[in-house]
Amino acid sequence: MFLKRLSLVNYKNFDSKNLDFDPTINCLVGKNGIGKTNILDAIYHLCFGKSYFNPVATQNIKHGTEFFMIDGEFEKNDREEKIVCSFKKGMKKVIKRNGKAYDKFSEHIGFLPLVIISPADRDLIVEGSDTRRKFIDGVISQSDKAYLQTLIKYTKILTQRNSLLKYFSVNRTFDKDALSVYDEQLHTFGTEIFKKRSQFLESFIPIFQEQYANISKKEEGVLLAYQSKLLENSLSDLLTNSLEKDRALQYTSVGIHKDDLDFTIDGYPIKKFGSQGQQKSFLIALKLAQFHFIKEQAKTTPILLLDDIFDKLDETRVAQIVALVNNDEFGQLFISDTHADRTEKVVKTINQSYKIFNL
Ligand SMILES: Nc1ncnc2c1ncn2[C@@H]1O[C@H](COP(=O)(O)OP(=O)(O)OP(=O)(O)O)[C@@H](O)[C@H]1O
Repeated sequence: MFLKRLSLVNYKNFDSKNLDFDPTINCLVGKNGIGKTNILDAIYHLCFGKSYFNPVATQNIKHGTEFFMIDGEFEKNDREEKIVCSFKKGMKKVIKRNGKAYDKFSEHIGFLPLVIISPADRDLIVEGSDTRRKFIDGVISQSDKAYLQTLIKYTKILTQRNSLLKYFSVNRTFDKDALSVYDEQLHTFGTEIFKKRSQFLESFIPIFQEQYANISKKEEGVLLAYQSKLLENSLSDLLTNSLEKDRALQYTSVGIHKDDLDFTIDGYPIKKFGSQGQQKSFLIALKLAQFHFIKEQAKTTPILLLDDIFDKLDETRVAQIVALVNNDEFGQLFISDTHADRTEKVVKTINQSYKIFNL
């Protein structure tokens, strides 16, 4: 699968831009702030229906204009797929595949698998658990449509349960039966999600370990582990046991919406004890593992976006990625960099076709 053509109208800093891509390697070069990352983000937008960097749709519209449009022509399984994503202030965002608008964006997720490696991935280490849950959910959803639907249902019931807890508190009332209707549904959907996350991590963790060992030739022991209260108790028991606490807090304090991933190095949290280089290697291993997992599950090679790769990676890691490209492990690759010479030098060593775009 690859992206042949991209057209932008009023997307971030571009008023109008048309690009014809190489099926293998595309390098976007130019000075800081020229819009290299914005082009990668537009490609991400076509595959996921939202920006990777700024989820506020109105802020993706070029300043002083009223709408944006991203138009991409992909080739998948020898068929042309035209995806158009448009958004006008005050309206709903629309995604069309070959002229037909999706009712639900979730139906589009996974159709065009894509993985991005960017400096913003650091959030996975430094930010709260929701960032890591989104990562797991994102990887599973790209190859399991039912998972995303269950997650949507769980989130809906959770919101309703929280509203009910708030209502009880404001009106100084309580109705155990009304709450138990939600508890049952949370248990059903939550247990399904927990099982899929557990299964996913069972196969994902060894891939991650292998990627980390490839990138960093060091001996350090990095670990990725699933953290969930459902590992010890059923969700219905957890909900029953935390009833008083939830009533006091006016929200649901237990469930798969509290799951997390532990990132450790030699037994200590990587956030506090990992060097910058170790943290970078960890994140790249995580993203390359995502790439391999999706490739295996979806039976399609994802598009890979490498944002600011050379600033982020040292020579060994760049060499490692280049070796992978030569091994035909990758499909289409997009690389952004500020230095045209540096990029050209690297891609010339690869025996693959490439195109350089000077922005
Ligand atoms: N909604 C918007 N309207 C107009 N310009 C925008 C909008 N959103 C972002 N920009 C502009 O886009 C530019 C950033 O583009 P981008 O992040 O793609 O740069 P880059 O080429 O990747 O830079 P760097 O090399 O520093 O990473 C900034 O100048 C920013 O002001």
